[in-house]
Amino acid sequence: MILDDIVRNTALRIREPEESGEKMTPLSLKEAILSVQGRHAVIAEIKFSSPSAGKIRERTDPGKIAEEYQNGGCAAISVLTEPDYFGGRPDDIAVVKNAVSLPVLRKDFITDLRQIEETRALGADAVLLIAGLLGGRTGEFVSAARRAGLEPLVEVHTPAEAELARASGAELIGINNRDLRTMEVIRGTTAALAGPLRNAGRIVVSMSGIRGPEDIRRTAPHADAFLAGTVLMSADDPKMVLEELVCA
Ligand SMILES: O=P(O)(O)OC[C@@H](O)[C@@H](O)c1c[nH]c2ccccc12
Repeated sequence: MILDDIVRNTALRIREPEESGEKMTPLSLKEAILSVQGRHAVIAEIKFSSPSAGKIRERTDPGKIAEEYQNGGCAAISVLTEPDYFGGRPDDIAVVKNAVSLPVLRKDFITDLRQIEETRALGADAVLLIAGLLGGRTGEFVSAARRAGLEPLVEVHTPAEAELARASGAELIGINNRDLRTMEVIRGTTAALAGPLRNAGRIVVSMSGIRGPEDIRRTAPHADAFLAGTVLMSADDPKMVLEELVCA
C-alpha cells in the first residue's frame, strides 16, 4: 500500500538532527486561526504532486507561491516536505518562512521523535501529527512537539482517532476528509467527527477535498478553519481562488 511505502521510505531518511543556529520565535497557528474575523480561516498548502492527484503543477519557487497565498489572505501556510510522492523538500520550509510573515505548518509522515527536532530545526512553527500513524503514541508526540517549540496539529479520520487526538491534549485537530489508506474523499467526515471535539474546546481544521467556495460554505458550521491544497496549486491564479475560499 502506498501509505506504508511512504512511511517506510520517510523513516529511512531520518538523520540525527544537527544543531542549528538561532531560530525565530514561532508564530502561533492557533492565534492565526482565531484572529480571522468575518471571513474563513484558510491554511493554504504548497504541494507539487500527490498520490491521489499525480503531478499537480511544475515545481517552481515555493517562496513565490507562499507570497501569492499571503496576498490571497490565507491565515497560514502548509508545506508538504515529502519528496518522493509529494514533490516537496525539507528546505522549502525555510524558503517559505523567509518569504512571508505567516505561521508555517510542516506536513510530512512523522513516526520518529527525531523528526520533531528536525522540524523545528527546519524553521517550522507547527507540525502535522497523523493519529492514524502514531496510534497510542500520539500524546507522546504532542508533548514532544510542544517541548521543541512547535504547535502540534493532530490529524484524524475516524471516531477512534478523534478520541485519541482529544485525549492527546492537542488544541488543534485536523479532520482529514480523505482516507490516507484508500485516498477516497468523504466530504461529510468533518461534520461527522467535529461535534465532540469542538464541545471539548478543540479547534477543528477541515482538511482535503475542498473544490471551491461551496464546499467551504457547507462545512463552515462544523469547522474553525480549512486546509486546501490541490484546488490552489492546480489553479492558473492561486491568489484569486484563495480569495474565493476566504470570502466563501
Ligand atoms: O489537496 P487537498 O485535497 O486540498 O488536500 C490538502 C491536504 O489536506 C492533504 O494534502 C493532506 C492532508 N493530510 C495529509 C497527510 C499527508 C499528506 C497530505 C495530506
